[in-house]
Amino acid sequence: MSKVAIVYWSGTGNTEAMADLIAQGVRAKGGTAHLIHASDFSSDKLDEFDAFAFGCPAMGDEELEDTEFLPMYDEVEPHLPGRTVVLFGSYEWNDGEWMELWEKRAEEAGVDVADSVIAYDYPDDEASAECVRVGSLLAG
Ligand SMILES: Cc1cc2nc3c(=O)[nH]c(=O)nc-3n(C[C@H](O)[C@H](O)[C@H](O)COP(=O)(O)O)c2cc1C
Repeated sequence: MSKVAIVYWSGTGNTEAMADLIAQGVRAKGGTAHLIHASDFSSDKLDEFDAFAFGCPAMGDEELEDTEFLPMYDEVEPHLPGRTVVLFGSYEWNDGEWMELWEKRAEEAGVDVADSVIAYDYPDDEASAECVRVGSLLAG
């Protein structure tokens, strides 16, 4: 049975709603989903899990949230190559460019990003279904 860490930061709940939907997808496939706030995660916990979803909304100017999420992610990313990783998050002001930049950065660090999901504001039906789908993927 796959043990999946869903590590996220969310200011107003949109990315958190996505995290909950990904957890539903994991559980629907018989996996166990652990929802973990960004500030409670670090690379020493990686070996406890089989797969990972990292979630952060677009903040700053198409950037990751820099007080809690980014310090955690900067520390964890060098240990992610070879692991199953999905990225997700919500945006509102632009067109999702932050996720393109995040995926590029991850790939340049040698991370094989299995998939990514973005949601405009609170996840609508289509984005919700995508979240459940990637949850299933992570549990597989
Ligand atoms: C300080 C701040 C910076 C933001 N910067 C961007 C941005 O660069 N691009 C964008 O599309 N949305 C931006 N947004 C909008 C958020 O990404 C959007 O409201 C998102 O749904 C918040 O997700 P959350 O509820 O998980 O915090 C910003 C919001 C805040 C508060």
